[in-house]
Amino acid sequence: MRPPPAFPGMRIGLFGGSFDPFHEGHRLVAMEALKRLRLDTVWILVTPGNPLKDRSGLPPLAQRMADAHRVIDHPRIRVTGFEAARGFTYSYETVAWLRRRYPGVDFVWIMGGDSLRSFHRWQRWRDMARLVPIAVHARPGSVRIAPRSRAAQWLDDVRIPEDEAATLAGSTPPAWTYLTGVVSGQSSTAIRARRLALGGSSD
Ligand SMILES: Nc1ncnc2c1ncn2[C@@H]1O[C@H](COP(=O)(O)OP(=O)(O)OP(=O)(O)O)[C@@H](O)[C@H]1O
Ligand SMILES: O=C(O)c1ccc[n+]([C@@H]2O[C@H](COP(=O)([O-])O)[C@@H](O)[C@H]2O)c1
Repeated sequence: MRPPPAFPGMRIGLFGGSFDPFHEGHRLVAMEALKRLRLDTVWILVTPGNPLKDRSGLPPLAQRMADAHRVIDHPRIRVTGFEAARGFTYSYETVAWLRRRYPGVDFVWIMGGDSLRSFHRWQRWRDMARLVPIAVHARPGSVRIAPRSRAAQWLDDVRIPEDEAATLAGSTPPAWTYLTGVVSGQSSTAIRARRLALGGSSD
């Protein structure tokens, strides 16, 4: 599996996740990023497995990709699982490889506020932030805490105001912005719990 096509000058959002399953909150984040960061496209990177989470019980990649397609069927959103095919475990590897493979493309990494809170535990997180601008979408439960997290403090000097979010793609990293406004309380954990309670399978 190859990444979707990309050409110099394109502005591409990279939205990585376990997506077990993909939900309306993910859809909101991707659509808002497309609009507010003025991106040409958003790639939904369905991960083979978050290195900080227990992966046992994670449904197959193909199933999670199909779920994502069902929820977000949009001409400018691409669902891809190329990290698994390339054997990437860490997002730093993904971004470093994409930067090498697609010079001239303006990539932006997209994450929810809860991910920013644990970003300082990601492999080579500072190097990753030096490679790609980051857009963080506020998430209920961490709206206030996320911008005070360890990584956010390290990035404090390079925060771009939300009303200038359209300048993020193409900015020299490290650079980030925090998108507030419309938020979603949806979570995959809650969906899995509901399915279990209804007697269905959790995968
Ligand atoms: N409701 C939401 N609002 C903003 N960001 C979100 C939301 N749900 C998930 N995200 C972000 O989407 C990315 C992928 O999240 P993930 O697939 O882990 O979903 P999740 O709902 O957080 O799942 P789980 O409950 O299993 O942890 C992460 O960057 C996460 O922060
Ligand atoms: O690179 C890392 O160390 C790292 C640690 C935790 C999470 N990530 C990535 O963060 C994204 C969100 O993961 P998740 O499980 O919260 O949906 C996904 O692309 C993961 O591969 C990456």
